[in-house]
Amino acid sequence: MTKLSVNINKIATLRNSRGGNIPDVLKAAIDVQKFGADGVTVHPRPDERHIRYKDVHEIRPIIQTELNIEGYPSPKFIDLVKTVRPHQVTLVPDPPDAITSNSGWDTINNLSFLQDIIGELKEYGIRTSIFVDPNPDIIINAAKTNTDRIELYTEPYAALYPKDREKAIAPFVEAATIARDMGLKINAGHDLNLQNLKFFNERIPFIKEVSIGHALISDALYFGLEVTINKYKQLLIKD
Ligand SMILES: CC(=O)[C@@H](O)[C@H](O)COP(=O)(O)O
Ligand SMILES: NCC(=O)COP(=O)(O)O
Repeated sequence: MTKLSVNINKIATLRNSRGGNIPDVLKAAIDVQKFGADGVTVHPRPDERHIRYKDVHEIRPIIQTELNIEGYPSPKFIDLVKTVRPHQVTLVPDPPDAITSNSGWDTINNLSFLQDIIGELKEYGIRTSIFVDPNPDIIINAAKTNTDRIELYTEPYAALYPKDREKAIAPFVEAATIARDMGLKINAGHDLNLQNLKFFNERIPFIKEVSIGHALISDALYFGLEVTINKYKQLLIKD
């Protein structure tokens, strides 16, 4: 089964909108695991408008599955992950003011930067993943960074899926196949949801993990967190 890592940023966003501690992010991290998630994803940003650095420290000890920390590798972020020691770090090239992640790394122009950061994280025994667009040249260069995994940025897939799912998936199958042949493991995420997830997982059956937040937390408003996680997990079963 492809692993489901639940991104709890949106729970922190809701909490931050009022101050106080409702909803409780720590409890959510405990509960998503209890309800069947295979991991917890957090993406701290410099202004801490979503998950806060303090949350990440508090979440670490209650992780019984896997913790994936996503983010731009600023010195502050690198200090955080070296202290917290998650199972996986996903490097994302977001500018500080981006509303959400909106593209993958240019692995050609950032090759030596990524090699250095990835080398540093590996010294700490942290598995690495880099967020990338499904572009063959980008994937070929991703392999040169020595990263363990790539995370395919699936927003373009999600956007096109309702109109033409074959056209939407084609570049992702090609990119994933190149990555696999180069020895990389593959994660995916961004805008995956109950409608588009099953097809993605069927067409790229060797995918290791998806991280899902925005749609999953929104679905939980209607179905509740436990039922929602179960619905997503059902879509990730491999034949
Ligand atoms: C790296 C990535 O794909 C993003 O989807 C991100 O982690 C989502 O987090 P936000 O919901 O806080 O934008
Ligand atoms: N890495 C993707 C992620 O964590 C969640 O993205 P989204 O489901 O909130 O779009």
